[in-house]
Amino acid sequence: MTERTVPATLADLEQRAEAARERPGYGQDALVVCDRLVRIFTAEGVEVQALQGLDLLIGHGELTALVGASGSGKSTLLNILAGLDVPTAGAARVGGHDLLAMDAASRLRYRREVVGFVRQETSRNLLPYLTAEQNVLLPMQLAGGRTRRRERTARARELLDLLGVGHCRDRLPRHMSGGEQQRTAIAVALANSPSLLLADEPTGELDSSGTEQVLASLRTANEELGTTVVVVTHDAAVASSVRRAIAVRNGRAASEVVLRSEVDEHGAERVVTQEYATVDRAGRLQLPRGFTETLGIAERVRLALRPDHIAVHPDRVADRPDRITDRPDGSGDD
Ligand SMILES: Nc1ncnc2c1ncn2[C@@H]1O[C@H](COP(=O)(O)OP(=O)(O)OP(=O)(O)O)[C@@H](O)[C@H]1O
Repeated sequence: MTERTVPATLADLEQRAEAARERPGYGQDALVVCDRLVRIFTAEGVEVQALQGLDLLIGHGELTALVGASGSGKSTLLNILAGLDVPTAGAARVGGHDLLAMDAASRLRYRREVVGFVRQETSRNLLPYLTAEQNVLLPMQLAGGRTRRRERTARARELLDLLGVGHCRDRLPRHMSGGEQQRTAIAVALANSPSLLLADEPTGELDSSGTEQVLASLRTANEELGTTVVVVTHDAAVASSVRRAIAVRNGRAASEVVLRSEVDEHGAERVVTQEYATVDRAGRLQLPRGFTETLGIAERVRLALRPDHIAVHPDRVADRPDRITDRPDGSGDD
């Protein structure tokens, strides 16, 4: 690699990042737009910053998992997207609905018509004294509208069949397995054809076969009904089976893993995993913990801008005369 004069300094790059941040139209094609989202909770005089300027775009028709350590802010984000909680600052939009600006009536309509929500606790998703079919009918009845009773019943049955729980139609929740209850809960969440289906640890109380079934139902909702799905999960089986898994760390979207299909030279299709670190709108990048731990990176790193990449060096390397990694020609950078 030959040395090249790189005109941009870090100050230049910061300026460019600032300009990009102010560019109009951020996420204009996305279904979910979170822009520097902040949520601060105050409990007994102590402030907890659950979301610390989170940027996130989710396109129409995606099936995305949110993963991350306990307390990283996943449920806080999901509750905001569900219209159950309001951010402290920043912007959040779903399908053009501004989640900070809605009044009580439009918030209720949003929760009934634009999003569907499935909780971890099977017992909180369904009314125990209604059958599966009655549970699915309820949100349609609450939304009102002109749909006739016969059509509503047909839709409820169609959804239960599609999600593989048609046989539970006349059963009360206590006569269903955990997996059947969660699949019925997904049918309830889909009853009013929401654009966005949110599921917070939907497999948390299930065994592996229940998990498989719920995962299959989320995929069906995504692929056959075209619903955009966001699922919070601790379950590696769930996270590794979706196309896009976003890691939330300290209240920010830190990195993501994307699965995509590739066709090799023999025409065979294979799934390739690619890991990305998220660069937020202010140009901030969180390095994956595994990387920083491996290289013993603690407080700061040394950066070098190269023609087609940025080299990030552990600070201590600069002090070691026996390991010169930042050669003028950039050959020691990677
Ligand atoms: N209502 C609240 N009042 C005070 N603090 C809260 C409240 N809700 C969440 N928090 C705090 O905000 C932070 C993020 O919580 P959140 O539930 O979003 O994390 P999470 O990633 O979903 O965790 P888990 O995987 O354990 O559910 C935590 O420190 C939590 O204690």
